[in-house]
Amino acid sequence: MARERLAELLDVSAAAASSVYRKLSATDLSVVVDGAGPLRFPVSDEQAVQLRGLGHRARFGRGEQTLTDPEVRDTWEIPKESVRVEWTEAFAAVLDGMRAELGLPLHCELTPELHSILLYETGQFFVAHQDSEKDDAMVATLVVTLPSAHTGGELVIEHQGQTKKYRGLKTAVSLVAFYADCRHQVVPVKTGNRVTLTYNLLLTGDGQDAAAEHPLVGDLAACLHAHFTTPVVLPYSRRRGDPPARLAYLLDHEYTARGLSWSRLKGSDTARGALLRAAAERAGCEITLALAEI
Ligand SMILES: O=C(O)CCC(=O)C(=O)O
Ligand SMILES: [Fe+2]
Repeated sequence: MARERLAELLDVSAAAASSVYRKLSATDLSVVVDGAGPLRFPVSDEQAVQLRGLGHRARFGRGEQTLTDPEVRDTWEIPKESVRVEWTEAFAAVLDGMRAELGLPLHCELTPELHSILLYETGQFFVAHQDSEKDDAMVATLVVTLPSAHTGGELVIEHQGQTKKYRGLKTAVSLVAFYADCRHQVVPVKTGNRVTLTYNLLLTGDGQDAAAEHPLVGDLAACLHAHFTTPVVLPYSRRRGDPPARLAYLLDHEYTARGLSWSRLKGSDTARGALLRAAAERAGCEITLALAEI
């Protein structure tokens, strides 16, 4: 059947991670905090105490509300207005590698926007949650863990039944990027202090042009043509029905009404969406994105 063949063809194009990890040297990053001065790595207990004095209890979003509740999120947040972060050019290279591993097209770019600077002292944590998309172009979150001596405090990320655990390092910077629809949590820090910078990753650019030339587009267009011209077999009837008027293809990631757009599909959906769109155009079909409750 044309539908099954189409799904098989699209599966081939879908190798993408939902979270990715990189490591950078402590010398690739400088962080200066008003009131605490330049952070020295690994972050010392004394500097952690200074940061705590500058911070407030971190809030979290629930629906339209912004709340504080130490049972849900027990973390200190330092106002980002008092923080200046500088990276060497190695950071841009890391972001581009992450873009590729997340399955985002070559013509696109991930732009980091600093969201917060967080301190987790021993015992502190953030329970499982999903980040809200704070900007129309936001597709992912980047968590940068500054070098510090600590145990526990792993960042645990779930997606489609798989769980991955990432831990910070004592002498190097660890970076984890994950799609905004992944549930994640920070488990309690067992010893020491964990300090992170969080960034919203905004996606700019469009990979659609490259898809039109892809060798699979012809086969996919043929499947669409077959689907829309083959009469439906009606159950319990000898009569043949009309050909179908629609074809729904379910994507892997979740989207908000705000974030649903061809240029901001996530992971394996990116390549599939671009191919399907190119095939629909070639087959003369209309294609649109929609939200489904299943
Ligand atoms: O500190 C972290 O590793 C993650 C924090 C987090 O999940 C958030 O700020 O939404
Ligand atoms: Fe989060």
